Amino acid sequence: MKVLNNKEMRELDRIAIEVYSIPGIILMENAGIAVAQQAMKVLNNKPSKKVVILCGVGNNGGDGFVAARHLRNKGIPLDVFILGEPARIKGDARTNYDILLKLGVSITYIEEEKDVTAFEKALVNDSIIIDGIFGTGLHREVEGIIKEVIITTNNSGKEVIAIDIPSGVNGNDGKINGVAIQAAKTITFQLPKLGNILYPGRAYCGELMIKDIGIPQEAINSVQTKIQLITEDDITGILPQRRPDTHKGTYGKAFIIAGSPGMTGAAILASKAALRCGGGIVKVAVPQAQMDILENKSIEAISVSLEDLQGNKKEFIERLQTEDTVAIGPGCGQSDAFFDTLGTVINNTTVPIVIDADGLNVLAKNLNILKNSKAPCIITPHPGEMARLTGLSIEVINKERIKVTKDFSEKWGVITLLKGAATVIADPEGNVYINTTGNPGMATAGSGDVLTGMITGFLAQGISPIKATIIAAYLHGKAGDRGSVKLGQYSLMAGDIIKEIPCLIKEVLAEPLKKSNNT
Ligand SMILES: NC(=O)C1=CN([C@@H]2O[C@H](COP(=O)(O)OP(=O)(O)OC[C@H]3O[C@@H](n4cnc5c(N)ncnc54)[C@H](OP(=O)(O)O)[C@@H]3O)[C@@H](O)[C@H]2O)[C@@H](O)CC1
Ligand SMILES: Nc1ncnc2c1ncn2[C@@H]1O[C@H](COP(=O)(O)OP(=O)(O)O)[C@@H](O)[C@H]1O
Ligand SMILES: [K+]
Repeated sequence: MKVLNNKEMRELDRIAIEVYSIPGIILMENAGIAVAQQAMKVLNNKPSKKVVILCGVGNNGGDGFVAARHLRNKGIPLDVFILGEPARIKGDARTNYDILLKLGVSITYIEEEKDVTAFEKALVNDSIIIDGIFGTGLHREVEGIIKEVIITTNNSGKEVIAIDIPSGVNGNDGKINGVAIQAAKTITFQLPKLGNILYPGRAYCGELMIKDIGIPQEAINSVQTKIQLITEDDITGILPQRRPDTHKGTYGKAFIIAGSPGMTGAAILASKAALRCGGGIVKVAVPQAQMDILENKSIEAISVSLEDLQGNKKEFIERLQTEDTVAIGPGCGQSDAFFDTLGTVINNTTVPIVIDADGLNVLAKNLNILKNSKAPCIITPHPGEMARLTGLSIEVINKERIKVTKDFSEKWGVITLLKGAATVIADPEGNVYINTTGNPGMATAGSGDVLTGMITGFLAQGISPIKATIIAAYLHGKAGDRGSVKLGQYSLMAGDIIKEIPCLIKEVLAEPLKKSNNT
């Protein structure tokens, strides 16, 4: 699903209105109805009901006026507060404002301190607040009386439903323009905006709901953006059903170079995840001393001595050429010998390579070795590893996650998966995919090794590098979400993520069948 910035969203509205002749007031009506319906759902759980609606003077406020009218028609008591000069309310918002005036709806204009007090007084027991102050039109710092109203709202403890995006969150990047509404729910229209998806904005949205307001698919298709949100629909159909006349060779050979003394777990987790994702044969190169423990803990994987490979380069290269994918890095340490091993892999592989963890730490010593690669490369850094690769600070990386990921992929011709809340994936052509599954329970040692194994397992089966990365990121996060529901975010461990993979894959495979049975 496309994710838009403010300008692209305005362009989408324009195309719907000008090219497809859908009157803007219809879109506003649909938007306002969606908000009113959600408010009714929330109010159903409350014994006494009242809605307080904050409206700015732009179209976000216009959606608020429509919601007010529909809630009033349902007999819900409401107070509408307007922030900004009413003379500036124009167009469709003006039409809806005028209707409220004719209906005699109680409207208070917040201009000075005493009006903020009136707003506070309106917040009686069980009232909820609808936030229609600013949407995609926010374009500077929020100050003065509006800032005060936002702070008062956040301090009130009332449940807030934000229209389109919480006021104060910048739709372009999720940054906060001084202060922002903390919503419990946000109803965004037609497509998510970047500010709904990227942190910190995403945290201000609460539960995000994306509502169709009647913009035709043709209009959506014509908006040019290279940024997509990964949704369940994108995942469905990537994994083929297994045909009966197949064997383990059909599902590919994965070669994982992982582990070192004290870090055998990385190799175990990665190999198990690759097998759980359906890889046919998984071989793991670990130091000789780690082979026993690997075989004990991951009995289905085949172990190979890393020293043997390092000692016989010819055999190592021959082996690389028989594999369907190679992953390198988890728990490998950062020795010179290992840097050499990475070079051998990059120089002699034509099948997809996944480079993670220490693979990235040693790659940072000389990124130019990537230029020798004849294989598609996927790198999976967390922000610390990305800092080592780029020389940028972690702070800059986290502020500019999309730009940093996209720039790196374009410069080095690799697929980059930048880990963390809202994982960003970019390919060398400039396409960007954002994953929002996952939770802070996954910030636990080894969870990245599981992701590497998952990508590798899918690659072994011949799934394209970008699709394998996307589906692995989505399912890894979802497995972490399921695991966290069962065990809690505090207690989730990397191995628990692997336990959730089988059911998720079953569900993903069942989805296309369900769809075809319904048609
Ligand atoms: N177009 C459509 O068809 C549809 C659009 N829809 C809805 O419209 C929303 C976008 O509407 P919009 O473009 O009117 O902008 P909006 O967010 O209401 O704000 C603009 C106002 O805020 C003001 N302002 C901005 N920043 C400020 C600040 N920091 N501090 C103070 N003031 C500030 C700015 O004033 P200015 O800065 O220009 O003086 C202007 O008055 C979108 O999110 C969706 O909800 C839906 O109905 C579906 C159909
Ligand atoms: N707050 C979070 N929200 C979503 N996912 C997270 C969060 N914290 C961590 N993760 C995910 O957990 C994984 C952690 O990987 P990594 O830092 O490489 O761990 P390790 O090196 O210990 O294996 C990544 O896939 C990351 O996106
Ligand atoms: K809003």
